Amino acid sequence: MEKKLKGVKIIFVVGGPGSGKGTQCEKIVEKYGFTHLSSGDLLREEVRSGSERGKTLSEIMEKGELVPLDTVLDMLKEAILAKAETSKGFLIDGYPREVAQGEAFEKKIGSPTLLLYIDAGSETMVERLLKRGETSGRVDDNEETIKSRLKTYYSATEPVIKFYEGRGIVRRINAEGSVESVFEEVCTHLDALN
Ligand SMILES: Nc1nc2c(ncn2[C@@H]2O[C@H](COP(=O)(O)OP(=O)(O)OP(=O)(O)O)[C@@H](O)[C@H]2O)c(=O)[nH]1
Ligand SMILES: O=c1ccn([C@@H]2O[C@H](COP(=O)(O)OP(=O)(O)O)[C@@H](O)[C@H]2O)c(=O)[nH]1
Ligand SMILES: [Mg+2]
Repeated sequence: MEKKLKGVKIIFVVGGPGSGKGTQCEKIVEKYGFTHLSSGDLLREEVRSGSERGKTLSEIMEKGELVPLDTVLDMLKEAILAKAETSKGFLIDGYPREVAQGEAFEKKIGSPTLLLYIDAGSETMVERLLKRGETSGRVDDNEETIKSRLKTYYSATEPVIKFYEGRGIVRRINAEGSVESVFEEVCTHLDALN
């Protein structure tokens, strides 16, 4: 794996629920041509497939909790392998959700080049998610699950940022503004990569 991914950038995109990770990743793909892999989307695909595993995952996601670490890692690994030889870089959106996920990823796949920390306050995130919930059809875009997702985020995911700060790869983005202004900030960090 390490060999196949030589020179390929791995960018973790971390932030709370509704902070705008998916929105920014779409724009990054458009401008930089990276491959976007959203851990949440991969899980939702599995749920849609109607498999037994999907049913179990769906229950966990509706509670706003984290699914077992190996499940997401296996899905990511498969998706990365499929494109390792043709991709310029991978945007890993919504991952790692906990320090252990980051450690497992590095052991099995590789080390991140950069971590984009999409930082919005909890009030902003709740507001955006409730708005998105009006049309998204996502089972977890409701008040109760949002509360639980935030709790999971602050307890399990925030430590991930601390963990990588020590390596000097964390770039904090103020995600309170408009999509365009947030993207400008994102670009300054991506442009500095080469
Ligand atoms: N004002 C404003 N709204 C935004 C911004 N980014 C995203 N939104 C809105 O906020 C909502 C959530 O954005 P997503 O990109 O889906 O957020 P996410 O971080 O991927 O959320 P999860 O999929 O729940 O992890 C969407 O309805 C967006 O339209 C932003 O920079 N500014
Ligand atoms: O590595 C992951 C990614 C996602 N999830 C689950 O998938 C849900 C939706 O994830 P997504 O990234 O789409 O949304 P977010 O929680 O950031 O709003 C989460 O609440 C978790 O239950 C998980 O358990 N592990
Ligand atoms: Mg998303």
